[in-house]
Formats: sequence, structure tokens, C-alpha cells
Amino acid sequence: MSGRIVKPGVAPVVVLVGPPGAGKSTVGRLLAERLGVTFRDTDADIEQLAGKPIPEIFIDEGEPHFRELEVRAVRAAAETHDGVLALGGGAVMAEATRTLLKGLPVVFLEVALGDAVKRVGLDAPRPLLAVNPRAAWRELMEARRPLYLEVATAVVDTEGRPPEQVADAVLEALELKY
Ligand SMILES: Nc1ncnc2c1ncn2[C@@H]1O[C@H](COP(=O)(O)OP(=O)(O)OP(=O)(O)O)[C@@H](O)[C@H]1O
Ligand SMILES: O=C(O)C1=C[C@@H](O)[C@@H](O)[C@H](O)C1
Ligand SMILES: [Mg+2]
Repeated sequence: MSGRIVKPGVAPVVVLVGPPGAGKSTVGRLLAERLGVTFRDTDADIEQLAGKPIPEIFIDEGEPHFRELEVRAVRAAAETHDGVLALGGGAVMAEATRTLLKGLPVVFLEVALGDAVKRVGLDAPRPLLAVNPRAAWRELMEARRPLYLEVATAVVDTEGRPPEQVADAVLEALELKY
């Protein structure tokens, strides 16, 4: 495989964005293993910061508070993390976050409604998809697609591809070798 060799120590080597169910956390972990770098997920950072799971933050303090924590978590990670970084599905809604992502290798993981809803249905609940997940997912994707595209340096389709193949496609898209 040709391409640039990953040199940790400067900035995130890959940032993954995309809607719930795109596989950012799953593929991010695989990519970090392949590249021999660490993995960080802003959703996990927020839970640590708040001392509780994301659904409880939504219930106790509301979404606006969650989004404030998210901007802080993305800033801290973008400025200090030198491995693979997965963002929460809604992180790109904050203009401050989109600004932070400028110049970084950001990959938008694409997924269609059917696959996404099937995937998240097997998981821990996402507060925004708790009621009528199909309609909610479609609505949030309509609002966010332009924002994912705005920050992305590459787009990778995950449809019908297992996570290992998606990881391969990300490495290829960014011309990263390991
Ligand atoms: N390419 C794939 N094919 C099949 N299943 C997948 C794929 N990628 C992820 N999954 C599964 O889909 C579910 C959601 O994946 P994951 O948590 O990685 O998504 P996410 O993009 O991080 O979502 P969120 O925005 O909510 O954090 C998990 O159960 C995971 O195992
Ligand atoms: O799409 C969203 O807005 C979210 C996605 C998850 O990653 C979490 O960040 C949270 O559940 C909100
Ligand atoms: Mg995730």
C-alpha cells in the first residue's frame, strides 16, 4: 500500500464523523489497532467529564448542556490527542467544532437509514432516537449531511461492509499506511 506513514505526536491521525450507527466508535477502535495508535471517543470523554452515561445527561441537564460538554470534549481531544478520534453523531452541529476540525484528516462514514437503524437498535439507547428512531434518524441526517460534508476530507460508504472493510477503506481514502 502506498501513502504516508502515520507519525503520532502532532494531531489526530484520523477523525471520524457521521450519524449514529455509522460505526465511528467501532471502526475507530479497529483503525487505532491497525495504526498502532490510541483511540479516543468524545462520547466516552463526555461521560467521564459528567460522571454519568449520556442518556442520563440528557435527562438530568438537557441536550444544550450535553452540547456544551461536547464542544469542550472535542476541543480537548482535537488539541491533544494524537491517535484516532471518533466524534459523537451530533458534534458537527457546533460551529466551534467545525472550526476545530479544519485542517484535520476527517472521514465522514456514510450509512443509509435501514442499516443505521438496524445497527443502533442492537445497542445502548441513543436519547435522540428513543422515540420513532426511523423518523428521528432521517430528520437528523437531513439537517446534518451538509455539515458532515463540510468538515470531511474524505467520505467512506459503510453500507453492506463489515467494520474491517470500512477500516481498510478509510486507510485507503486517507492514503495512510501502517
Ligand atoms: N460496518 C458495520 N457493519 C455492521 N455493523 C456495524 C458496522 N459498524 C458498526 N456496526 C455496529 O453498529 C452499532 C453502532 O456502531 P457504533 O457505536 O460504532 O456507531 P457510532 O457511529 O459510533 O454511533 P454514535 O454516533 O451513536 O456514537 C454497533 O453495534 C456496531 O457493532
Ligand atoms: O447523534 C447525536 O446527536 C448523538 C450521537 C451519540 O454519539 C451521542 O453523542 C449522543 O447520543 C447524541
Ligand atoms: Mg460512537
